Amino acid sequence: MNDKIWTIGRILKWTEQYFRDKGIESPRLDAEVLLAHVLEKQRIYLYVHFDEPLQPAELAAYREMIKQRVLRVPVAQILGEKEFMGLTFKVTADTLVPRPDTEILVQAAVERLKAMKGEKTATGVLADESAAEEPAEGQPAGGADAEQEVAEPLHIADIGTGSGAICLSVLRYLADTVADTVDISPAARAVAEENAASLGLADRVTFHTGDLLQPLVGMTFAAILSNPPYIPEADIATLAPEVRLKEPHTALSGGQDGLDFYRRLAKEAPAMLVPGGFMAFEVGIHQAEPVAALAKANPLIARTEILPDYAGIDRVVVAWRTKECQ
Ligand SMILES: C[S@@+](CC[C@H](N)C(=O)[O-])C[C@H]1O[C@@H](n2cnc3c(N)ncnc32)[C@H](O)[C@@H]1O
Repeated sequence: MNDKIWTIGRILKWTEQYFRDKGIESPRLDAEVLLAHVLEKQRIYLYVHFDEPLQPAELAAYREMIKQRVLRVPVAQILGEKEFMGLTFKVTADTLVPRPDTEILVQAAVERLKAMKGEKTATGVLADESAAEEPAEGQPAGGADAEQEVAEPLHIADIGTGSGAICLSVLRYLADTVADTVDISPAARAVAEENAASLGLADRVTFHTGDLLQPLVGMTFAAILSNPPYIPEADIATLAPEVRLKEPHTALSGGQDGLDFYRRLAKEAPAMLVPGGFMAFEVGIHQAEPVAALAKANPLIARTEILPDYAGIDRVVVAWRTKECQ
């Protein structure tokens, strides 16, 4: 960058080309997102202020971000946050950046949990129940279904919680639900705890550090949710540098065939579901059928569902526990 005046339009053009030369996959978008963040504006602001010069402090901050981006630090890690399910989650190098595909798992879980409560789900559109009016003192919340809700909060678990994106979104969109989460990484747990606090959900979730279901032994849940590491070990070398080099390896590797965590969850989780409860897992490409088969191999599982993502790829496996106590 030379010392000519750097306007928004000029620096965006320069950065786009620089990122392209460095092999960044979405050069223009990344340039805009980072600059909008520095300026504390929406991206649309940039388009109607191309001639506005940047202040020296803004330019310095943007330069630092450009340097990080060409080192392949993901945009979300540079910004320190990622939007997921309409909520803002803190992310760091210790947490997987929540992906849009994972919203399928959250939506599936919320719809099924609502149905378990006997509530009607809207047409796929989730309402932010945390915004619901507080009930008057001594009155149940939410009308006819409320007494049941107040009496019996649904208890869910999120295994491999990372930033907490799955569990905290479910809690946010489903009132009167409580959760326990587990992650092997204490650093990820700390981030998830911060997110719970910033989303006003800290009193509804208990965080554990440990190995899969081990910290939860003795508890039962209406639903056990997980987006476990599922990349086959050999495929990790083929991932984009942003993922391969900058996201935690413990969040990625699912062992030789990618199915290690599903094997353990399919064996251990059903016994920790209430009768009629379900487990729901995000899966990688071509993993849905094998994961459903692993679930069905457990005699406590009555039936499974496979749900596609927006691209038509099978992305979520839901497995229902029998309704009878066994
Ligand atoms: C694919 S990431 C998912 C993170 C988050 N749930 C999401 O969807 O964005 C998998 C997470 O599982 C955690 N993990 C890996 N091995 C684990 C284990 N044995 N027990 C518990 N958590 C584990 C990782 O630290 C990571 O946070």
